[in-house]
Amino acid sequence: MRIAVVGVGAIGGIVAARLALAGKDVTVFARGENHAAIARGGLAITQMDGRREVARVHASERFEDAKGFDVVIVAVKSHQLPAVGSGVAAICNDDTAVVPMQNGLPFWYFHEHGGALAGSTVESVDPGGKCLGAIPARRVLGVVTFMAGERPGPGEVKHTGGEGLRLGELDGRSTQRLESVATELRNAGFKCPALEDIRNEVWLKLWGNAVFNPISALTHSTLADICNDPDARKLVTQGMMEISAVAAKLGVTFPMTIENRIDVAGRIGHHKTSMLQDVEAGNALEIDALTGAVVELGAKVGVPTPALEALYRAVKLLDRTVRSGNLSVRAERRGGLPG
Ligand SMILES: NC(=O)C1=CN([C@@H]2O[C@H](COP(=O)(O)OP(=O)(O)OC[C@H]3O[C@@H](n4cnc5c(N)ncnc54)[C@H](OP(=O)(O)O)[C@@H]3O)[C@@H](O)[C@H]2O)C=CC1
Ligand SMILES: CC(C)(CO)C(=O)C(=O)O
Repeated sequence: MRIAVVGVGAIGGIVAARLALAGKDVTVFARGENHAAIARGGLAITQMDGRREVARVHASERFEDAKGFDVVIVAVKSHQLPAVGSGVAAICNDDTAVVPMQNGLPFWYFHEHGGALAGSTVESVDPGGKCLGAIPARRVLGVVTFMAGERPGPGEVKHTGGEGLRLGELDGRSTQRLESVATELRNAGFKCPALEDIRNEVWLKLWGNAVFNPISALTHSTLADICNDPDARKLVTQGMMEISAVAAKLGVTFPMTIENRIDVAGRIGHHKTSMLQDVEAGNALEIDALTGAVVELGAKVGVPTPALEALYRAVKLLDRTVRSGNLSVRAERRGGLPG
């Protein structure tokens, strides 16, 4: 099986490195310094037990350079998907499976799916339907990522927690391609069940990300900091109640209580969420597909989401401030004030 990984940051890097270390033929599509480092010295991964290994992968900077993959794993942030869509399409055969590994509500959510919103696009996730135009739903294998990672520098990734990659066809069927991709991921050490209802897993993960990520980004707190703080727990609980109410309108139920879900997140420990990592790196923030999507859906299904909307609007401002480059300047000024 020939596997491509597009976007080699924390998650794409961990998945690519572990597949390659398990003997798979892996090509990564990366850019700039990251591409140069991987092409020069391989893709280095610090495993959860602290071992550092270097995976040999083919590295490419241009989609024109390689094609004909059986599986294309796309691990850019959700707001970066429209920019890679046509490149992903260009490296696919007729029967290539595309596995978009983003947090949040996926761009394919209402496709191959019944219900009142069937076939609709969520603008917060896929503005103008650009992702779905490039990557049609029939190509997609849904995945939900229950793990955590960081990228300390070009060509380097660090696996900090979890090995869960839940996989499923959008229409819930058990197919040959689903079994093959799940088997390859299991052989690379991931806990990868093939599921009949991937959408329930989407919501289970989103339940956390839509609240933890913005709170961590705004307060510079880790998951353990948030979950151990009584005030923050109240805010998280309010956000999660709103998410449950929106999900219930779409027929989704959760397999645990809000208290349990918060405790599960707290056990990940002092992990900086991917959104906090982006604040610190001065990158654009992945807020629309996480919190923004639930606010948009709440309005569509008639469920008020005041706590989520407050978090969403505050992080949108943070996003603009981060991207303007003014965040560190302001911190320095504040530090310099007398008294
Ligand atoms: N980090 C974590 O712990 C977790 C993250 N997730 C989710 O996984 C997804 C990926 O996140 P994460 O790995 O953290 O993100 P990163 O920012 O670490 O990685 C994204 C990578 O995509 C690359 N990229 C973006 N645009 C392009 C492009 N046009 N061409 C080539 N490469 C591109 C970036 O390149 P460059 O380096 O040049 O910017 C970067 O290397 C997100 O949806 C996130 O929410 C899920 C679970 C945990
Ligand atoms: C926090 C974590 C690891 C799990 O909720 C995550 O998905 C993220 O960092 O974006």
